[in-house]
Amino acid sequence: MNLLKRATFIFSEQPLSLAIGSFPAKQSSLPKTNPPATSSSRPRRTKKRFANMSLEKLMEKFLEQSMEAEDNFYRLEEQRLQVEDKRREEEHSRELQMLQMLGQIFASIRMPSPAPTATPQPSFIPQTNLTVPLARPSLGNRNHPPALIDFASHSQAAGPGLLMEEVIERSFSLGTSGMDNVIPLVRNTIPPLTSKKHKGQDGRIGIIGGCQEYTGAPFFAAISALKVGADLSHVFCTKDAAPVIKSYSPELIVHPVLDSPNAVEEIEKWLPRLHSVVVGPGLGREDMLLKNAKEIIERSKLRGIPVIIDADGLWLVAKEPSVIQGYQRGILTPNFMEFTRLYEAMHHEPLDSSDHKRSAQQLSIALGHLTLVLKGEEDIITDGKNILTCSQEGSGRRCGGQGDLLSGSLGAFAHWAFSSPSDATKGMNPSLVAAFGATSLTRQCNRQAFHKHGRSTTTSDMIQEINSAFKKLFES
Ligand SMILES: NC(=O)C1=CN([C@@H]2O[C@H](COP(=O)(O)OP(=O)(O)OC[C@H]3O[C@@H](n4cnc5c(N)ncnc54)[C@H](O)[C@@H]3O)[C@@H](O)[C@H]2O)[C@@H](O)CC1
Ligand SMILES: Nc1ncnc2c1ncn2[C@@H]1O[C@H](COP(=O)(O)OP(=O)(O)OP(=O)(O)O)[C@@H](O)[C@H]1O
Repeated sequence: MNLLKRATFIFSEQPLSLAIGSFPAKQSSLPKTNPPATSSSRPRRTKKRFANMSLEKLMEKFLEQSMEAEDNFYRLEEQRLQVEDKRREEEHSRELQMLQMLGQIFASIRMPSPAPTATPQPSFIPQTNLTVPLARPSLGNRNHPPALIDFASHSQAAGPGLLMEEVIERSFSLGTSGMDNVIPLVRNTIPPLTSKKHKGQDGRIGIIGGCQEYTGAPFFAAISALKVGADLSHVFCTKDAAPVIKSYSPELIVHPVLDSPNAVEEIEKWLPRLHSVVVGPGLGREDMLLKNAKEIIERSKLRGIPVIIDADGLWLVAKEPSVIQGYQRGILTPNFMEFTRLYEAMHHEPLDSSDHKRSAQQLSIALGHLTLVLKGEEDIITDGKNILTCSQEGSGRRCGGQGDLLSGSLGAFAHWAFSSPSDATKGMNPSLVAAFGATSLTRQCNRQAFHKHGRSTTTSDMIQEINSAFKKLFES
């Protein structure tokens, strides 16, 4: 707050005398003056100091200094936000731990306590190493791929505390009924709404996309992140898409920078303030836009920001898989066409579409155990080791933009999952939990919207359903 005040002071009260200790650069760029003897002599000196300057030069100087002050302001603001985020995240973890402890206390009151030996503790699925080798591992035989062997080797006997392996196996084999066991993990990651929060804490999400042809997709993604519960949604789009996207909603922050010559630097300035980025909705396939998107992905990776890639972002990944390969905070959300393209790019052979789960698992492994969400009649979510399926009932209506609702909301879920303590997800890969949350929500929105609008259902109708679908799935 102090930094903010100091910076505001610079803008509003002393634009031409930026003599604040923490901004040495500003001081050095000022014209040299003698130190003032008394305050009454100050106006005359100021006048003398700038007397020989033309108005144009004076303006130039002024602009130069205010830009510098602005840069410094943002730098300090970034530092402040980082400190604040860390503090809030710790607070959030403590709150979650308290809630879980309370849950356990209530459970032990309600349930007769079994003999100690019959109560296996929830086991943890080993997390994928952050530095996964990029070489394609051997995939084993068709009926028993290594990831399933790995899965089977961790299975234990049933107990009152649900084992992670059972959760996965159930949703793997029983579809909808098994989902009941993953939903509580999603719930554990959702930050509680409390009066202690400040704006931005529950998520600042960036969408990289939006060009002349596609303005709906980035809008759907950004507004979905917001409606799910993120506090701020930024869209980084091309110059001509910006006014259109802004006109859809005053709630979005829209940056017309994606096709500017210094797009990457412009967007990078915002990265420290973003909790996750969603790359691709309405991005288009122009080389220059793909190149900028690629660079943004690289820089987000350096900062450990969760990166969700959808739509045209997946076109980029099919051309240059290394851009995201092995990044454990990366999530890809392909539809079947996009999946086929990715699969064929990685495996150099046509996709065998008779076993989607196996193909999805193979692709995830080839991409360094990246989390994949293969959308379809049932959504297949895998990190190569584990497979979840989401078959929450939707509808037969497949209008454009539903995938954008999914990727935008996943931006928020991913931030929550990655900032939760590992016991919130019972050791499960946060990407899987986040993806499961987003796919269940999208399908539930589809179902509810279809109930009201039938064949006229559009993505805007689904977005209207986010609040009640969210409540039904995660808050009831
Ligand atoms: N209102 C908007 O601005 C929208 C823009 N969109 C954007 O449009 C761009 C191109 O996306 P597309 O998905 O069309 O591009 P793709 O080239 O990936 O898809 C090509 C075609 O594949 C078909 N397809 C999809 N799933 C299929 C399946 N399971 N089986 C067989 N065919 C299937 C679709 O009909 C689509 O026309 C992206 O940037 C995307 O974000 C879409 O998000 C839709 C809404
Ligand atoms: N056959 C289906 N039955 C039920 N739900 C489906 C079906 N196909 C897709 N979905 C759901 O619709 C959502 C969007 O998937 P879809 O395949 O439409 O994405 P997309 O083509 O990428 O969307 P977009 O039009 O935004 O580009 C996913 O959450 C998925 O669960």
